[in-house]
Amino acid sequence: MPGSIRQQHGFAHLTDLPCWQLQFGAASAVISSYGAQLLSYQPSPGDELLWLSPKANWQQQAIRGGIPLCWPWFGPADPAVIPDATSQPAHGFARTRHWQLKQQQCTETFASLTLHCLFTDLPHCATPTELRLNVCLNQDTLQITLSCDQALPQQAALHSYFRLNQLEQLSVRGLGTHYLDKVSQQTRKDGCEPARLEGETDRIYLQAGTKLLLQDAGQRVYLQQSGHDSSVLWNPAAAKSRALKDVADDGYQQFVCVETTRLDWQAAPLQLRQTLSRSPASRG
Ligand SMILES: O=P(O)(O)OC[C@H]1O[C@H](O)[C@H](O)[C@@H](O)[C@@H]1O
Repeated sequence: MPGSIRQQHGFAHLTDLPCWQLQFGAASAVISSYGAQLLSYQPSPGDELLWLSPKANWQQQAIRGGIPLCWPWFGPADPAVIPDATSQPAHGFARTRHWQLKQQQCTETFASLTLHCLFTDLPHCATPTELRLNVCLNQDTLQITLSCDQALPQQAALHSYFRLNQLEQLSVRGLGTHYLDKVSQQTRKDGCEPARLEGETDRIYLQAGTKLLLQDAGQRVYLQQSGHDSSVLWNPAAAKSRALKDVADDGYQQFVCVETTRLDWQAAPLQLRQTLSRSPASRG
């Protein structure tokens, strides 16, 4: 069998973090039980797609890097939907909870792991609600899927941090041109395709496609997404980076967030998916 799944104690400098390691042929991935957060995806040994802050911490806070899960809201809680919104944490609860194993499977063609978390304390829902995260690794791709079967008002994001070689050379294709600019008070803007970073960048792309391409010096990442109604492009630049205690002062040069987001508060089940790969041929 080309695939394996095993528990792993610690990852990078987070030596006490409980994790799972998936392997399929030359490809590997690591996911933390805390937050069900993917921390590493290497299609081949040493070829890391994701960024994890060397100053990332856990337990009292979300881990800075990898693919944090934002749920059941994105950003600050909306007082129109969430009772006591001002006292709620940014990006919801999913990224700071301990998740449990639900299912694991290795076949001739993939290695798949599902973690789940039961929420009994949602401020806007009295019914216990299960959230699941499936990671499926094969020879060429890694796919993550965040699901909730309940028709609950919910926002969600796969808040992926991608490792960059050269920030200035980054371009992102497939986002469309129409966006809300969070840096200038949610102004609607029309930008260019492909998108590039211009200092502090925090944009909600309202017509983001299903196939994106990130390119910077010497590397390409193909990103396929579904279940979304938008995508977020975020880089804090120098001043905001200095204000983030779990990012080094020049840390912003090392990553970009390209996020698969569902921001409409529709009361409908959730299935948000991102598939990552190095090569276009494997976009399934
Ligand atoms: O610092 P965090 O709570 O993890 O949020 C980090 C970032 O997440 C998203 O990309 C938002 O659009 C940004 O406005 C926010 O700053």
